[in-house]
Amino acid sequence: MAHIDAGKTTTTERMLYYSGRTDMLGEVMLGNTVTDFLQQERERGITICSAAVSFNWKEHRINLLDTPGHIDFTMEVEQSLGAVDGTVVILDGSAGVEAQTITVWSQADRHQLPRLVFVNKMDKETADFDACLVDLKQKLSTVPLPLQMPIKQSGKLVGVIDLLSSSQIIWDGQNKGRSYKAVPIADEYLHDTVQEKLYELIDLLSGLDDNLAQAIIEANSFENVKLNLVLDAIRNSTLKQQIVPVLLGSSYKNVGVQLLMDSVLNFLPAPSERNQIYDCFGSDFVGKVFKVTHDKQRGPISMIRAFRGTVKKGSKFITATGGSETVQRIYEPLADEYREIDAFGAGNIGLCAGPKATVTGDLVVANAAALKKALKRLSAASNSVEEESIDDELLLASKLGLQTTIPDAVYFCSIEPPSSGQQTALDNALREIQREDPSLRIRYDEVTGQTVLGGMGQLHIEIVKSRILTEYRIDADLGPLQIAYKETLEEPSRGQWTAEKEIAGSKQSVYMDMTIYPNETGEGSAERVVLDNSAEAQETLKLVRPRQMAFFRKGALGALQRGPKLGGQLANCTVKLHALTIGRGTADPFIMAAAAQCIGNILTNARCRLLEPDMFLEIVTPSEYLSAILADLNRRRARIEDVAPRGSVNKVVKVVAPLAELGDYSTVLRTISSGTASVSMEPNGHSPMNESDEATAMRRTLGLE
Ligand SMILES: Nc1nc2c(ncn2[C@@H]2O[C@H](COP(=O)(O)OP(=O)(O)OP(=O)(O)O)[C@@H](O)[C@H]2O)c(=O)[nH]1
Repeated sequence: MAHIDAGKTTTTERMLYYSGRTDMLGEVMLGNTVTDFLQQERERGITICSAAVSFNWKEHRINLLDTPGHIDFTMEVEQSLGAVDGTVVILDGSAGVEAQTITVWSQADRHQLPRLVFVNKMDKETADFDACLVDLKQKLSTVPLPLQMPIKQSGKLVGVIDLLSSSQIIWDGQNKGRSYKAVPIADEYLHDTVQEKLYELIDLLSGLDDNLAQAIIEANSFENVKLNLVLDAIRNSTLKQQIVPVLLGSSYKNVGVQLLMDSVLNFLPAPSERNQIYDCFGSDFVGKVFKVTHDKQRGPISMIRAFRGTVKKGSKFITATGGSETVQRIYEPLADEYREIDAFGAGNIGLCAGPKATVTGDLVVANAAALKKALKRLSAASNSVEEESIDDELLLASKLGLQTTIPDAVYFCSIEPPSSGQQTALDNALREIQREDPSLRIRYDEVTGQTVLGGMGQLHIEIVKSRILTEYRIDADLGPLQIAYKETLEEPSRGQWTAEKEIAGSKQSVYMDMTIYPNETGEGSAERVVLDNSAEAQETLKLVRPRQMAFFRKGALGALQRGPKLGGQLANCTVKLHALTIGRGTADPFIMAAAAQCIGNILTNARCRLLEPDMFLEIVTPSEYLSAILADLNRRRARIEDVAPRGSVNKVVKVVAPLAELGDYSTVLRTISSGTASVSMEPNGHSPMNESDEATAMRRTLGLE
């Protein structure tokens, strides 16, 4: 993982090539890499979807997920992190720790993932390894453990000095970096410098690892400490996330990648060293769907990381959403190439064709009995009694802390097919893309009659449009991109509605009475309809058939998708139904329409308020720019949460600011801080607006400003 363009795809491509998995070296610039296989990725030179590849290296199997760097695709990164055991964070050696590096770093923190850092692009003239180490310390509060130093000849990177073996590793420029050799360090001054750095490294490790400390005491010097003790200390401290080993190179110039692969084996955990939370499954299969893709020939493909047990071709498993699923075929991961295998097991990744209803984020388990057994073991471990009624799978996911939160959309726009005849095809395409990417929201707006897409940013929505064009051959039209405001009520509002009509000679009539309440707690979702349980209300409500009530709910929930101010989703409120009388022979859709009209009518007369999407920002800046940055943030209606020192020269500002005010923020921050500050952003829910901000937002959205 990394900031955009740091070199993840280029590095992955080298790993595949050096491991012998591919016999051609692809380049991002030529649009022929293995992992950027979507047409949009190849055209734009960016990664949009995580891609899975696996290859063998020195008698080990490495499963690698190449993740996107752009903030609009954070959800992809999040899903991948739930499926891996360790991560390699790639830095651009000339840029150091950048905005999105900070975001992915905190995502990896949340998943408690051990990590390595690879400082890439060290061939660039402006690359500075030491400055990157300082950045890692100061911007990420981490303990970097440099294992290498760059070797440059006439300004060109030719190799690295490996501190642990105190040797120079030089790459042969001839065969795309396939061969390299270790050469002793002849220069005495350089030799001394390397020794000094090695002792610093051992000293740092000895403070973290008792075995190493003991060996140093016994040897009474750093000099005679055995290399395997140092390697063990690095591994143990990395697994405990006390340190981060740092390597360097230039993937593009084919320097350093093999040593990075060695370090993955040496220092990142094996599957058996993590995922103990799945022990409750014993040897039964449990895995996680970290991605769903649609292949034209093979249909939906679920990419699954197995944590325990094995899945065989032709076997079944169960999921949270789809009940039992059959695995018809299994493929090995190599991006969009499919190689069939018979089974895959714990630690590995398999691409399964057959499952129809799995969605990204699903936990999949061998069968219901295995799930029950696991729950029992978990309950026994925590001495708790579980409620029978709760969905087993959800309960398990919550116990294992595995629920995925799908971020709220922050932007939306309408999408229309070029002709009404293509509406169904467009709906199908959107449904398929949404299964792959749960952060894409799709809804139908009853009032405008349009399909509305919600997403994480402009790029996100543009990519969806171009995928619909290239993969489904539909040239859809997008409306203007707008901020996804939500709406809420300021006080309860009650209303009654009578609808009567004669349709095809049959009289339809409905009467209803309801109140919409704001949720005082600020929690709960808009999708809530409750029945008044007073005796008086129950008089009429008990006569309503469940099917009719279902149609009523559907109408009510649909109407709550569209607030009266800007058509934003109604949030934090509950509908309470006091009375519902339905005339004999009234059709169900008539009840649904009446419910929507009643809610629409109540909302038009209610006091509503806009809620705007906020972003959480973490800004790391040298102290001298702090006051200018704070002044600028104030102009953006930002709420400063914390300002704290990081290292001796930097400050970290944590702040929540409205998305509407952040359009140009990264550029302005660069200008204010002469390019030295960095910012990471992530969505941070919605918050109420005051009257004047709301009026401005409405004028802007309605195009009056
Ligand atoms: N000079 C130099 N350029 C590099 C190096 N590695 C990658 N690049 C170039 O940097 C650009 C981005 O590389 P990618 O591999 O696509 O980076 P990425 O991190 O996968 O990008 P996203 O997935 O889109 O975030 C491409 O033009 C690469 O050719 C390197 O070591 N040195």
